[in-house]
Amino acid sequence: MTALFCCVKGLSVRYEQETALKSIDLDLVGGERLAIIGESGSGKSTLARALAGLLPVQARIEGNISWPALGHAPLPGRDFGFVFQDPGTSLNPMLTIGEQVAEGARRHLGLGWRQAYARAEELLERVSLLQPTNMRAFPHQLSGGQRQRVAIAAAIAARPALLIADEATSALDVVVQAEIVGLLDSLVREEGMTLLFITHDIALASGFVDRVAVFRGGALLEAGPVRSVLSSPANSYTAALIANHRDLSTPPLIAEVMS
Ligand SMILES: Nc1ncnc2c1ncn2[C@@H]1O[C@H](COP(=O)(O)OP(=O)(O)OP(=O)(O)O)[C@@H](O)[C@H]1O
Repeated sequence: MTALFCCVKGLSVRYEQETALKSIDLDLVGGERLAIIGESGSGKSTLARALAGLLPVQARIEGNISWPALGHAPLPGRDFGFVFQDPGTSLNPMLTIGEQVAEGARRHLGLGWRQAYARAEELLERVSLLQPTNMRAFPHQLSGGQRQRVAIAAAIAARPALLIADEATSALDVVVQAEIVGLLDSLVREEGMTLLFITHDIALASGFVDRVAVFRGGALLEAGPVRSVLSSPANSYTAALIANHRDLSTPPLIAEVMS
């Protein structure tokens, strides 16, 4: 887990009057799980979109993002998968869940429909969502947590090296949140993926990631291993964030990671 996967240098992003990111320097190491923590408007999604090459055309970008491990800018769906907050909008309501997951495998792995469908079946089983009939279910027939499982299966269908989860659990209740975090954790470990976990919830993230990076007002305040940031935060805002989070004193969601 030491190869440099992505290197962000002096990245600034501006939308008209708004400076969403201010000269960010941040590295991502291959196979690590990095949480981007910050309150609403701190620039988390802008960073994710910048990495994914998905910023709107009006965004003004300075600085550099390089991908030493890939050797090229990542291709959406192929080199990285994206899981958004609301699977209700990221899933196509007209396609069955089998078709949504198969589509990524077909398009990016060059599989025929039969093979892609078999891969979808395997992935939906992997995210614990399969009775055979479920392949033909439509998104509206599933719960929010089940839809997020489909979105995760679709995001990893092409075996991407990087998975970006942008507030992927924020719309879910606490129990389902814990299940989805557990699922993401086991998938990235088993597949050797790098995970960028974007959240406003430091307690949720610190239960399973390797490192955290704390953002505020478009600036990166600090980044470091989760244990050292939690035990001795370098920035007073991070300290306040930790102090204000009662959940941090409760057992972590994934106990063995913290033991
Ligand atoms: N397309 C856009 N056009 C104009 N301003 C934008 C756009 N996208 C984001 N912004 C602004 O950039 C700043 C950072 O937004 P961003 O969505 O990156 O923050 P965030 O930390 O992800 O917030 P949230 O958790 O609420 O999604 C905010 O002030 C936001 O209003």
